Amino acid sequence: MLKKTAKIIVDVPLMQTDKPFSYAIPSGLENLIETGMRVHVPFGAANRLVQGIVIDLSEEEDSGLKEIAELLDVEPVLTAEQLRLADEMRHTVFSYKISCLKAMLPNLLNSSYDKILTDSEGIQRKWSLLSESQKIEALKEVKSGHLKVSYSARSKENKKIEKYVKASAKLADFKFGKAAKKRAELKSYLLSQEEMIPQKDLPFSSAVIKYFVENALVEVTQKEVSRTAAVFEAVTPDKPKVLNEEQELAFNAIIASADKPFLLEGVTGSGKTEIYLQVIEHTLKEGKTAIMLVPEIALTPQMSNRFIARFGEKVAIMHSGLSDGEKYDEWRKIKEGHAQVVVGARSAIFAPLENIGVIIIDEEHETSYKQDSNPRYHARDVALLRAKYHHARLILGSATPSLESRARAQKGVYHLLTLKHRASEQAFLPEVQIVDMRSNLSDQSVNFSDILLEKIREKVERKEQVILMLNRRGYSSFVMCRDCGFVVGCPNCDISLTLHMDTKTLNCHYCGHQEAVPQVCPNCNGRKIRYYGSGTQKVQEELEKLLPDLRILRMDVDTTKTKNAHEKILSKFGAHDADVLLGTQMIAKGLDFPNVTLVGVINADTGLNLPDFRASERSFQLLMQVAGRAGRANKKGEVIIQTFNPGHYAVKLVAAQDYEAFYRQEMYYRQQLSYPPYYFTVQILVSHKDEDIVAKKAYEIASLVKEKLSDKAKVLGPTPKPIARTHNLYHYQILVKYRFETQLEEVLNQVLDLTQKRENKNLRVLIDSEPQSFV
Ligand SMILES: Nc1ncnc2c1ncn2[C@@H]1O[C@H](COP(=O)(O)OP(=O)(O)OP(=O)(O)O)[C@@H](O)[C@H]1O
Ligand SMILES: [Zn+2]
Ligand SMILES: [Zn+2]
Repeated sequence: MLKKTAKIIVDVPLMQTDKPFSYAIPSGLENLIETGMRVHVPFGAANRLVQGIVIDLSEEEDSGLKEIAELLDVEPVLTAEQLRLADEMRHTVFSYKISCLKAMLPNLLNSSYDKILTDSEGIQRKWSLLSESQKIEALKEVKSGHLKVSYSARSKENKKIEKYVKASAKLADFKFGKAAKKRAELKSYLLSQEEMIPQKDLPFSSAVIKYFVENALVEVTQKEVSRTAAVFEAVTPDKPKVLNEEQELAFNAIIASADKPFLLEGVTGSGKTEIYLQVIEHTLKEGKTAIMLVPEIALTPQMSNRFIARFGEKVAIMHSGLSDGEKYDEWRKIKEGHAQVVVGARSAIFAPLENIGVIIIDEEHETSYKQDSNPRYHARDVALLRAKYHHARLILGSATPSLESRARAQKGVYHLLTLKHRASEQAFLPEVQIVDMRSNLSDQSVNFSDILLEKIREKVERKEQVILMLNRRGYSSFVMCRDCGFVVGCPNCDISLTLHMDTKTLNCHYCGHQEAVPQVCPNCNGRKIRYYGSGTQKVQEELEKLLPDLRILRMDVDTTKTKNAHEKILSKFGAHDADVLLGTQMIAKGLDFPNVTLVGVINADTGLNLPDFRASERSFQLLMQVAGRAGRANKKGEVIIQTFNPGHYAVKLVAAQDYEAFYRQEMYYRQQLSYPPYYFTVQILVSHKDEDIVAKKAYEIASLVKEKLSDKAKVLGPTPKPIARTHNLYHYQILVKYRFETQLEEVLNQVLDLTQKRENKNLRVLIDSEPQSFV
């Protein structure tokens, strides 16, 4: 007898489960179950209940199939396009399909939160407390619109509650003593108000308000306020700017075709964002939707506000700062069609939009677009797949495109559009000066050259503002003994511990190990333990001594820990409450402050010599970005770069503000050394707690790969990783460089599968296609 069945990908990350399993659909659910819904199914010999996703429905001969235990959704949480996307991603992302599918869902749906059903009278029932037959009834009612579903994780602590007050009936006749002037004032204030007002907006001290509350002179109501609503209200609407000639050319080219992706290479401040805004507007007019990706770190309120100012309530914002509940709310808003423009960081590429007309990736060269945990996808690759499916335009924008993208544009795979000038008529690219720190050791300072100090003074006198960047890439403050040279290291990882001044501890950035700063050297018992490295805090202290009247705002991991701290610092700086914004790389991107006329880079060198073939590219990009913060409006901008490597081509070409020259030079090196974009790369990382085992397995894997690939492919390694041990595991890496290899996907899947052999139980294998970091 034929029975209705569902094909399900179960949440058990194994090679055998990378393809779907068939389950019988229990009677009653036949007409309710759809592809893209989540279910619970019994799995394995013990019939453990696991979550799964329905990817197909069919009819099969019933040969004792297991039955679906429970339907978890009342409507599909994944679209057909998303299911297909996971299949396509799987060719270059070597983690199991279920992890790709889960990456497309808000966290809330990947965990076991309870559902709440609300009927038209507001009566609520918990899903988990219903019987099977009640659940089926409930599902039908949801379908017909009589019941609404929500998730209980949006519990009180996730909601923002605000107190509102209003004069109580008692207040009018209440008499205050003569001395209580403020209380009398509050009384007349409250009596003059017709509406409830937020308690926090009352222009009175909390002591006065407390008295009113305790004596029931006010009625207090608690209201839930939507956090995002507050963001939206605070933004003043804005109209499109008249595009300049270069912008107009680029805009028209984009509008004219959607046949291949665009690379928009525009110098800093050239008005790329304005083009994005107008392309999105055009797309909305066509009745289509848009995804706008920006790097997490650049997703400042300044950036999101530009989109909200143009498109208002049509915008959904997705970034990591939101709670699971808030993320779910934004996802819901998109899914229900209330938002047509999604602005977000990497994972927003999976936004459940339909009818996508344009996908834009700003600062496309940013490494944060590649996820560095499973599934290791690159948002750019996912964007290509989604754009193709929707016949949508894809725009990659940057002042300093990745070599990969720029090379594709060279070959005609992408359309190349360039903006060579700054957008506003009075704005010009800044003048960059390089200071050789080897010969410029000032007698008054370790971190500042005389010329930088002089420039800071000059700008501040003119009431202009300064951005100072301390490059901390590949750099950490560590603790060393001056007598014996001992550096305190992590007991689990081969790496020195990083000093955290705020907690006065030494922390491991890999495994999280934390210990107190030692008073005496653990090695020689000497007392000359010294801190090395100049953190932003030390630089701030030094600058305060050198220029005592300076108002400095500091932005680094320590000052931006709390929610919205980032936002507060930037709005203070924008309001000219400070002369100097001193920070780490996090200040390099996206900021647009017209009054900033000087950018100083305190140390250009730290990232330059990392053992990574992209070290020069990354340094060049970062320095160009930060230089681009100066002189964006009608005041001339200057940049001072302090370096110990003044002759390095990346530094010199920043001074010349010449991306194209850098591209040519760097391409030459890449070709010489057979690196991307001339070759593709895949990294295989093997880890085990026993060093002998990991070495042996890594050699086995390398020879398996060599055997399957042509002799044109280059298999480098295995070698121990630069940081050979973390979390008490030893790591070996293999790098495959190749151009065309038909067997590659298959052999890599075979390697992925190795961990399932019983003998390899404690072996960890990670496969990273186009790895973005080698240190
Ligand atoms: N057509 C225009 N007319 C006048 N001003 C403009 C125009 N286009 C953009 N601007 C202004 O020029 C400044 C720089 O523009 P925008 O931020 O869009 O550049 P960008 O290329 O995205 O910058 P970056 O990549 O450096 O962050 C902004 O203050 C913007 O408002
Ligand atoms: Zn010592
Ligand atoms: Zn550690």
